[in-house]
Amino acid sequence: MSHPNWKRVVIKVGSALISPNQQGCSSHYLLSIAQFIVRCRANGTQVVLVSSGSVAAGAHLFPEQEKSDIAVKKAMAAAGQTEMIATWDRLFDFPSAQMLLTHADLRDRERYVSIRETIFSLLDNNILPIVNENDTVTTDKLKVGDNDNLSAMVASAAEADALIICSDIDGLYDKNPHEHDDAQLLKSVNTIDQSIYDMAGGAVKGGVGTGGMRTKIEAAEKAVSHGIDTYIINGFTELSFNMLLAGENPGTHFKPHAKPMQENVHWMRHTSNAQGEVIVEGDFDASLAGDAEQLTSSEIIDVKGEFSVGDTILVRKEDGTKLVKAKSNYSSCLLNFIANQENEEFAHEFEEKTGPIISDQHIANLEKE
Ligand SMILES: Nc1ncnc2c1ncn2[C@@H]1O[C@H](COP(=O)(O)OP(=O)(O)O)[C@@H](O)[C@H]1O
Ligand SMILES: N[C@@H](CCC(=O)OP(=O)(O)O)C(=O)O
Repeated sequence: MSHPNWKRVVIKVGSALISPNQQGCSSHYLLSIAQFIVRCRANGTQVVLVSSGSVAAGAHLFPEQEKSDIAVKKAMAAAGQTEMIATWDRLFDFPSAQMLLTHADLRDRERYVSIRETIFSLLDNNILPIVNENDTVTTDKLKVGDNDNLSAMVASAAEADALIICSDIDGLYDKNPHEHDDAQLLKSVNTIDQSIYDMAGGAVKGGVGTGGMRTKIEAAEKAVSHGIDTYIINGFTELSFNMLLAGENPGTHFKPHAKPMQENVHWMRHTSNAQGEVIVEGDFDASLAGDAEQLTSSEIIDVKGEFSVGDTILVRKEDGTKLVKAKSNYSSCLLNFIANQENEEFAHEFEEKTGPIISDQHIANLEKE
């Protein structure tokens, strides 16, 4: 797959490239990335930038002993974000726009659709969207937590052809090269399975990166299932970008699926997360789950968690096997009521009137997990 064929790319830039010394931002490594973005745009390829670095850039403004405090980290992100955006903006002679997102935004279908519209509108007007997680408002429950996964969610939302993850290393090695001298670089990965995850270690301890290789593989898995060519490349060297522009692979290439998931199924599977669980009997046939009407209250053994109409739920068996993720048309309260009805005829009539328990519009089959 050569670069000139890409209509739209998402490029993710890690903290080490933006704030190599944690003393504010440096344009040192950003110049060749900016040049790449300019050349993509000149070739007619739309670009979305996902940029880390706010925490690293803001770190020098706070006392050393307070930096591990969560509230201080959020303040570091708030202070570093303006400098990070200003640094990027100075490198371009076209306008850029800041988009700060959380997982709570992306997993809500209405907000997700709104985010997509904003990205497309910015791109249609030749404005470069610069995306980061909105670290100042997130909690564990609300955040994506790393910009690798965020970039894959953004690439899917933007319907990108390629996701380029710029790291501080040449790509994915068969083991962490910082710990093993004989580690070998993988040039291409056709299938992401457990053996690929087993190769990945975390980020360097005490470094500025967040997820290490594991989150990059998670991102690649999300992106390739949406048909997106994914690369992990070394963002420190200009050669990586020249190679990409020449249609060559400078790092590790993850091959996209030949039959990508539909947009709404992909969102349900990889972006939305379940607010509750419905435990069903062992003989419930998930392969028929596209026919949503076939899940009835008589199959339900238990309802876990609190969810509202429209929330995503996980349907699973008692032994833990995950069957489907779907939008619930019932609240947990109502589902509990109907599932615990002894009078089956009443339950049947109630469901006939109220409609199917799970939506056949928003459903992802997880049977292979
Ligand atoms: N199998 C592996 N191949 C390459 N890098 C690995 C591997 N396992 C762990 N790593 C670590 O992941 C780091 C890159 O991730 P991270 O520090 O989060 O960077 P970034 O800021 O680019 O997201 C590498 O520098 C390396 O220390
Ligand atoms: N949102 C955070 C970045 C988190 C993150 O994933 O960092 P990195 O591993 O360097 O891409 C920030 O701006 O500091």
